[in-house]
Amino acid sequence: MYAIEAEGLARVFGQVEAVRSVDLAVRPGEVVGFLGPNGAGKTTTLRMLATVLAPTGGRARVAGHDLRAEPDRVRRRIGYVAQSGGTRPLSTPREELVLQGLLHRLPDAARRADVLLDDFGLGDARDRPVATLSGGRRRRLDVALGLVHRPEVLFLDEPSTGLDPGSRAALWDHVRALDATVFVSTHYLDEADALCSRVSIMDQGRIVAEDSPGALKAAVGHDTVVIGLAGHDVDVVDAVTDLGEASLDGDTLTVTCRDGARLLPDLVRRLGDAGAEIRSVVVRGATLDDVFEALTC
Ligand SMILES: Nc1ncnc2c1ncn2[C@@H]1O[C@H](COP(=O)(O)OP(=O)(O)OP(=O)(O)O)[C@@H](O)[C@H]1O
Repeated sequence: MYAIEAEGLARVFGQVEAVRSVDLAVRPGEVVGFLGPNGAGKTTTLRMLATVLAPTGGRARVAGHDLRAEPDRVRRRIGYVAQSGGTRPLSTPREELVLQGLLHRLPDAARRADVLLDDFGLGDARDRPVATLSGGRRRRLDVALGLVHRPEVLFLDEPSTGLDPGSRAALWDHVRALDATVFVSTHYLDEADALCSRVSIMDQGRIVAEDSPGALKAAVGHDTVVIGLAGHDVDVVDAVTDLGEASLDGDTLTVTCRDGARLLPDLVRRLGDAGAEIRSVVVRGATLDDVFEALTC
């Protein structure tokens, strides 16, 4: 059984087809990254899966229940952390967590709040107004709030946007340690690469690719060789042009080719024969940025 299963999920706003047709199959315990350019339809999809917004087409099951027929049952089993968070600036983290627990009718709301404050490194800020917390801590509180009722499936909408690298890493440590299925949208592709077992890429209301980061990068099928030159009074692009797609930017020659490591000796020899002096060479495989660029408009 899948934790999240969608077929042809769609949402229209007047004339705008925000989500045209989304198919998903996420297994329990997976951490799936949801990527796509601005306006691709990610937030709209997350809001539908989290029962915040009704679909106008298609079907989905989340945590074993049908989205349309049993939204209350879905709601009890999921957590949803929206882009903007949902805390009140003058209340304290502990008050927010206890209130959330009471809304979910937890018999141990106060105890649960204290456990989450400790788990998310918020113990020392438990009684301070939320408005005085750093952005990183506020976001960790948002995620903790989504977890109060121990959901099986957690939807996170851009949890790390705007955070500094240290705060992002701390937040992700918490996400990684969760015992839940996590479906998370992000614009940080390096983050998705490092942390997600699979990623779904959305563009113009549809999923355009879905696989492990490794498989998606392999499918792009090219490496990039970046060569630093010390001056270039010869036409270095011409010298290597049949080995790959070459471009020169200042003293940096970039060659996109199928197998950079294998091609390297040939590239170096050609450039030497053409009288160019090489200062540095870096060969890098495809990144998720390359995948993203290749697949989205
Ligand atoms: N309530 C609404 N009314 C009308 N159009 C909407 C509404 N919500 C979203 N849209 C439109 O639907 C499309 C998809 O928006 P959505 O917010 O889902 O994209 P996104 O992938 O989450 O973008 P971002 O990465 O910028 O958050 C956009 O064209 C947006 O303007």
